[in-house]
Amino acid sequence: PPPGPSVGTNLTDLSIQKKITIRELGGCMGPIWSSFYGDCSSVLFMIDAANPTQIAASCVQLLSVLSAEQLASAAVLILFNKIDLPCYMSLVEMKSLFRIPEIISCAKQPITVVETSAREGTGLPDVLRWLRSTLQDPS
Ligand SMILES: Nc1nc2c(ncn2[C@@H]2O[C@H](COP(=O)(O)OP(=O)(O)OP(=O)(O)O)[C@@H](O)[C@H]2O)c(=O)[nH]1
Ligand SMILES: [Mg+2]
Repeated sequence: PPPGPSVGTNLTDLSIQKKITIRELGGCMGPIWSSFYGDCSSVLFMIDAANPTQIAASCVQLLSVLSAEQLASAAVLILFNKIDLPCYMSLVEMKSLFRIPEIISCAKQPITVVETSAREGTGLPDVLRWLRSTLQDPS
């Protein structure tokens, strides 16, 4: 897809053991995310680790995802993306800014965290491994 804010929603099919459909929802679509919760078994929540100005907003959105009744049994993967950029915030910084340990201990869902670069493919094997294991072990 072209650069710039993701508007609308993109569907991508992947074959990992079975066919799964990934629906991409842009950050600016936050107000209508919940209309897609009904048929969602796993959540990949991507955060721009190179953009400190969005942390507070991302954190609020993450908490609203985790508190949604329809996603109570969904597996959750948090991706800190853009770690190829020199200005990215390290996982240690991000974890403390996001209060990740508190979020994980309060959430109903199993939460995994991974650092990625969508540009360079860093972390992609971890994401695929997570997808495979959540498919095998649907909660
Ligand atoms: N350097 C770098 N650039 C990336 C990476 N992932 C995406 N981008 C670029 O970031 C730009 C903006 O894309 P997004 O990060 O998806 O930003 P966005 O679409 O505004 O965010 P949403 O609306 O929430 O989807 C695009 O030009 C992407 O190519 C990455 O891992 N590293
Ligand atoms: Mg986008």
